[in-house]
Amino acid sequence: MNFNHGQIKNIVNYDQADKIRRALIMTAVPAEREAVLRGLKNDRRADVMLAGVGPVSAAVKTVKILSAANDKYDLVVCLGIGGGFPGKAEVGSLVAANEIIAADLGVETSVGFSSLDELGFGCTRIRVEASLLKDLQETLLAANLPLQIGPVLTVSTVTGTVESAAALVGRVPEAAAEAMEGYGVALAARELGLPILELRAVSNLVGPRDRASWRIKEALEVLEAASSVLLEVLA
Ligand SMILES: O=C(O)c1cccc(C(=O)CC[C@H]2O[C@@H](n3cnc4c(=O)[nH]cnc43)[C@H](O)[C@@H]2O)c1
Repeated sequence: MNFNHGQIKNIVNYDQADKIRRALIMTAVPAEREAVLRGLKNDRRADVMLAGVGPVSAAVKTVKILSAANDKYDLVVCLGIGGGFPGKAEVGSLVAANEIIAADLGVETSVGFSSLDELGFGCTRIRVEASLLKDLQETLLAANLPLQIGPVLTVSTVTGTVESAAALVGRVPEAAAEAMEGYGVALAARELGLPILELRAVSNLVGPRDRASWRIKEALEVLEAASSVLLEVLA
């Protein structure tokens, strides 16, 4: 048979250029998922799935979904509420990670904390593509939603004392926010070769536990607003 390889190549390129790009959005809890779905309206370029709370559940759920998705997704987004570090991200603001850091993955010694990286057992930091982050910032700003950019820490225990908050800042002085799923979702995305974003609407400040002061409703409204424009980064 006389195949024209040039033609076949062109058809493949055309298909790829024309392909609708899709995102997998992972949220920890149903209230976050519902806020994101309200923002997305019926945009079919994203699926919004539950990661569960914490990095282990998030990694397992995300890798399971991505493995079964047969290359359906072009981007993975970890979306939810989070704690803002005082002076870095105030309640009601939006934070996107430029680095997603497993901040409590390591060992405690008599002279302090050593991360897995320092021990030579792995990498606790996953960087976010700068161009993707820039697109996200421009998209949100155009919708009147200013964005703070900085490291977002993934912790297995919500910080609840001044001392624990100070210890985290000691490890990552530029830390902007903390939450509990980012590193798990990011690790899964990296395993499948997909870019990652983590975006947090700040519901509370990182520090002494005062659950009554959490502004969850307001943070979910910010999350909804951000979700209504988020998929423009797919373009
Ligand atoms: O009680 C509710 O109505 C409610 C509605 C939506 C979400 C929640 C959560 O508790 C979500 C837990 C989720 O939030 C992240 N998060 C928020 N603040 C912090 C923090 O200061 N430190 C760490 N994580 C935080 C976290 O990712 C949790 O999975 C409740």
